[in-house]
Amino acid sequence: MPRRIGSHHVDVSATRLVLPGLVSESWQRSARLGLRRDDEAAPVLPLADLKNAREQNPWISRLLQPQLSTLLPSLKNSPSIIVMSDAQGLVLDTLGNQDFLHKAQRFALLPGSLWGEQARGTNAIGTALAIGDFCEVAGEQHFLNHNAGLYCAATPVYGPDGKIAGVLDLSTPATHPGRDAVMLIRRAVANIEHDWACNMLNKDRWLLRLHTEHDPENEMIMVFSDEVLLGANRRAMQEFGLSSASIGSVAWRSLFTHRPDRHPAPVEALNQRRYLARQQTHHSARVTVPPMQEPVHPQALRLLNAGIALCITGETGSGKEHLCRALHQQSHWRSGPFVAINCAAVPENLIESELFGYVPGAFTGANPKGYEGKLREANNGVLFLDEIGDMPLAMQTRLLRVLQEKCVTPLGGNGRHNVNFALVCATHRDLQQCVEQGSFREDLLYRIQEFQLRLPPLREKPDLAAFILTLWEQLGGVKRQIALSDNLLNTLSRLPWPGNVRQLLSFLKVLLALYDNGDVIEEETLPEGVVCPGLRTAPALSAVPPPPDELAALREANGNMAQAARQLGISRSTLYRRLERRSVS
Ligand SMILES: Nc1ncnc2c1ncn2[C@@H]1O[C@H](COP(=O)(O)OP(=O)(O)OP(=O)(O)O)[C@@H](O)[C@H]1O
Repeated sequence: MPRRIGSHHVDVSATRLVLPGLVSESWQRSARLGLRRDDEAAPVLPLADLKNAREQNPWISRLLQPQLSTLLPSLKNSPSIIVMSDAQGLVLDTLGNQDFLHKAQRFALLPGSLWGEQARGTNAIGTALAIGDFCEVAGEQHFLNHNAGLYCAATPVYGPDGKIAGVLDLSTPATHPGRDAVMLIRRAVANIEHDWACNMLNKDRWLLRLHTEHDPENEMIMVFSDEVLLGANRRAMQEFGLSSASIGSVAWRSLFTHRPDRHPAPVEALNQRRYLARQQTHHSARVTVPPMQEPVHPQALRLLNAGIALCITGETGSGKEHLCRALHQQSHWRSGPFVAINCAAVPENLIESELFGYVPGAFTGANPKGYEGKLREANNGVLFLDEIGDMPLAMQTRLLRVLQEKCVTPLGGNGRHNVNFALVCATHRDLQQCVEQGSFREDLLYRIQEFQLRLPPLREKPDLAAFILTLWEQLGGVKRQIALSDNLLNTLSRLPWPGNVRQLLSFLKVLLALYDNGDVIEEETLPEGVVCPGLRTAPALSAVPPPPDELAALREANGNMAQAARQLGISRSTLYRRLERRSVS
């Protein structure tokens, strides 16, 4: 018997389900599409079509990438994966560990599978696409019985043209619905839409950035070419009742009483609401909007996917480990662990047990339960051996054997454990030179350096200014509307940065802590104590006098402490303390 839910007719006689309105409407559509609940359909596209679809959707890698640092930790400890699809519901990529999913579901959620409503009836991806909004489908609410083991929550991603570009979905087993992570997905989508609109800026366009007084977190972005609206994020479209039809036809004069200027100020909009708004041009954008984030080194990614050993060289702080972690996250190995060990940091007598593990009772002081070791821990994932050039020769021999035989024998044991991992090594040394000096095995060098990748130091980076802006954005500077002036940016991109990204990051973090939201940071007004070689700071510019010389003052006062202290403008006890410190140093 058909049963009325809300205003919709749904045949639930077979399931006795009470379906929310949106889901029940989707069931009606699924039935009209000719699907049956016991259909086993699981359409998958050929690899070539998947490759094409990925190329047509570059936003996935460019705009999702900056969100991963927030999304991935939430997946780590829960049985969940993130699924990215295009606007037709074709799964382009997944993130997270699929192992928790039932085998059939694991297969069904793989890249290349189709999840539009036409293909699978009611499901979060397909239904979010059909209704153009967030959608959650749990267990038996799925139209096809064979998807009933899943809980899925999906949000469509809108491009700045007001059209749906794809979907971000969170899937978990129906028994562990991932409701806690849903907010993260929605926030990631809002960030993607925000960044996408910002990235439309060029020298012929200007941006309007605005937010309500009470909600600075949810910035609205509109992009104009002279008078006409060229794009907006969804938040702005919703607030001003715009749609894809408004793009190219609406003028800013039909939305606001006047064009805001560069500094944030209240504006009256024609929708009778007030906002804090500012305009941003291509010129001022240099100080606030970072360029799109480049996808991680595509060549290295292909090699890692193919199981080829990479060796990353570069000065300290140049980002060798950072790159390796990013490669792991994007590679086929991402469902496995990322295990890092710094060969220079582990004492020589411990490195063997640390890498190869040991059986219970292998040596005095060992953990009575034994230890698996880093090589086995990295099974099915990526092993990152940092400072490989510092590995003792005896360990090099053992490591070479493991790499050749793909099995590990723990200390004190006879058992052999098969291992399969992708190997990435890093070093700041010239390994060829180490071979010539006899401190590194030549045969190991060939094995670990099937492909060599050199990370340039910051001073050699041709686009350092753009990189600084990217970091600034990642650190939250753009969100807080703190701008680096053109002058400062130019100076920073010419400094030598001997500590590379590590040093640059610390420097930017100091600025972020010292400045208020909305500030423009000028080189000339950098506070005293902001230390960076080659950078002038306020005291240097204003010729602050050198620190007082207590000894000279004492000499001048013929050893009279009170007189010397008076001359220096300090108390006698301070003078005693300073003299004491000088004698110590
Ligand atoms: N491209 C990048 N984007 C953002 N942060 C980065 C980037 N590259 C490096 N970092 C950050 O800079 C710091 C130093 O990077 P990392 O530890 O990877 O350098 P390294 O070359 O491995 O250094 P070392 O040789 O001293 O071990 C880390 O905090 C890292 O997160």
